[in-house]
Amino acid sequence: MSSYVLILDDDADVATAAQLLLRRRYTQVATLCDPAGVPALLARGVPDVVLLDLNFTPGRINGAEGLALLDLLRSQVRPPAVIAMTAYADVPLAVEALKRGAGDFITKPWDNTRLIAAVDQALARRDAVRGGAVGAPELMGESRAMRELKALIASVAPTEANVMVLGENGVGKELVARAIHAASRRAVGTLLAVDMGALPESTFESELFGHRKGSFTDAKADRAGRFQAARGGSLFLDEIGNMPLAAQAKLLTALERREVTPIGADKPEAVDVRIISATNLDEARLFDPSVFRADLLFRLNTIVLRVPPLRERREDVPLLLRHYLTLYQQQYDRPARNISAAAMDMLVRHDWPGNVRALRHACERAVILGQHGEYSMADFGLAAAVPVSASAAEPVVVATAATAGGDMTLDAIERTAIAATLAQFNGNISHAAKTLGISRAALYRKLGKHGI
Ligand SMILES: Nc1ncnc2c1ncn2[C@@H]1O[C@H](COP(=O)(O)OP(=O)(O)OP(=O)(O)O)[C@@H](O)[C@H]1O
Repeated sequence: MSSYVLILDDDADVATAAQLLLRRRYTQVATLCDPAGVPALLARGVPDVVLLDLNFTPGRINGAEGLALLDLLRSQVRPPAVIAMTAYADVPLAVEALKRGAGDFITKPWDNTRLIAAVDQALARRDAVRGGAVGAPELMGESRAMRELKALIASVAPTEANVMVLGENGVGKELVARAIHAASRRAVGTLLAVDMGALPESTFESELFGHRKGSFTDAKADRAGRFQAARGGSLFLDEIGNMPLAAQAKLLTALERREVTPIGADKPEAVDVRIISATNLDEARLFDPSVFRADLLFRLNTIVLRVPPLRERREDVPLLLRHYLTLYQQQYDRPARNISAAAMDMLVRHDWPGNVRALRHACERAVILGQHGEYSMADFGLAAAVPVSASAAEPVVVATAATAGGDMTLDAIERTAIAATLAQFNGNISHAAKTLGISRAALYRKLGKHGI
């Protein structure tokens, strides 16, 4: 999947520094220093991620210019993910940006690892945020399981209870979290998502609780943590099952006391957030105290919502296929087509190891590659895929070594290695990413690219 990142900053040196850093990782990285050029740039194509300086005009720090640009970006038919940047560690301004639709914020001068992680996360979330229609993505499905899930969401959303969402990769856990927030009393506040699996242990505390200027070598300015930024709203702690035990202890203390102490601060700050967490760990692992602390679990799982895998609600497949085919037909300006009866039958019987995310990618592929009057099974690129549910998959090393000797392209070798690693871990993205030595976000991009 391509990744187009735009850096909007009036300081050309800052923009160039970010561009040099990011262009090694992303397909296209553009810079723009004059806000007047934004409409023309958007007319040529909307970026996937925009790094937006909030204090655009030199010497002006009220952020009004940056917020106006944010509104313009968010009003696009397929809006980009926006990461707000501020040089002033201005928490109210960052919070205002989050309320108006920015997905994240960073303070300047930034930490390179943190900047890359923020862009990676924005790209990984792009699908869920863009969803289908403009605005909030809809949790689709009319199967009994989905109707029950939606009824549960409607009844727990208005309460202040912490909710834990369980389910395999790609089932829609983040959409569930967004639906809970949207139907809660906190909907006017922000929903801030944090990928706990991707947070390096060394920066965990500063990311979540913030820090004071000078509290460690890289702390060049005060920084608000995620807890402070989500004040009055909800904090979505994704991939909670991948947190190291030491980090779990720190999170537990914050939740028990309902306050956090930024690194270097002498007193704690009260926090007012509702926690929605998610994990793809199966419940046996989650209840294993060597993996996850029981006391933290009990803080987080006041309410547990289970999102069933797609293979357990096959009746939703036609609806989801129609939805995503229509979406991509419009996006790529392709004619509307039906799915052949034979293909529909096979698609409904397919096990969808990557769940709705995989279905969505398969639809995008079919729209781009489909040549005939009707979509056929081949257009969805599933027949050739290595079934993730395959048991006793060969170790990755064998797969790559064996294929490297043949006449496969580098791309094909990469695809085989990824599919085999996923099979090895039963579709667990986090474990597969770790084994392959790439971030979860990078793995998602590669899954999209290879249509897995
Ligand atoms: N019920 C649904 N209706 C429409 N789209 C859906 C549904 N469930 C998931 N999707 C789409 O599938 C993709 C994956 O969804 P989401 O990110 O919410 O899954 P997840 O369970 O949080 O995944 P992961 O565990 O891998 O982070 C997104 O593009 C989302 O919009």
